[in-house]
Amino acid sequence: MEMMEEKMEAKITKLLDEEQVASRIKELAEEINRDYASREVHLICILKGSVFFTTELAKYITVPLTMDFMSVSSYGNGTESSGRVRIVKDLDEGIEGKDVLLIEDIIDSGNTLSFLKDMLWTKKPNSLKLCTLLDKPERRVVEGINVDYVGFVIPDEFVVGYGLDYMQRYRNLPYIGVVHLD
Ligand SMILES: O=P(O)(O)OC[C@H]1O[C@H](OP(=O)(O)OP(=O)(O)O)[C@H](O)[C@@H]1O
Ligand code: HPA
Ligand SMILES: [Mg+2]
Repeated sequence: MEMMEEKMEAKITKLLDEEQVASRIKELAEEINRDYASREVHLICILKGSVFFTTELAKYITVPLTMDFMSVSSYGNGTESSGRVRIVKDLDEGIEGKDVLLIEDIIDSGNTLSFLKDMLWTKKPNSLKLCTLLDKPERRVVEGINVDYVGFVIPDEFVVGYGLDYMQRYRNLPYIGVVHLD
């Protein structure tokens, strides 16, 4: 019984607190407002991880905005990308001619963003920009992905909270924490 509980509750230490995350997201929104002035932005939120970031960011975007949601998965229950990006839920609407801003919680190996970027360009948007709350460059497998908006560059640690999970847990933490697995 005790053993099981220990397994369920991993040790988590804080990397970025609520305040840091909130104020950085406001800064990113201001940058986006400047860049998209006099245009309409079409946000694509990549579920499940980027749901908290997308909703917080969208609150501070002042240019006309529409939203769609797509769900992809490649991690399963582990901490390493399987390299195979599976579409769990596709977009509801087409993006042809739209100014698309793809919102991710994290770019790690780069497999997910690389797959999504190539897939979305085939649908002929007017423009496509990438935005991520976290960037973990040390783990990159797919090189050369240019991310237009980055919240924080983080070290090579498996992180949770603010939408990010470990085995589907901890998405609801209001801060970004590091999971210590041993
Ligand atoms: O750069 P990468 O190595 O591809 O990692 C980043 C992706 O992995 C996570 O999604 P996951 O597949 O765990 O699905 P989830 O968002 O539903 O948790 C995360 O939300 C990103 O989408
Ligand atoms: N944490 C949670 N999910 C992830 C991570 C991470 O560090 N990297 C890619 N998906
Ligand atoms: Mg995940």
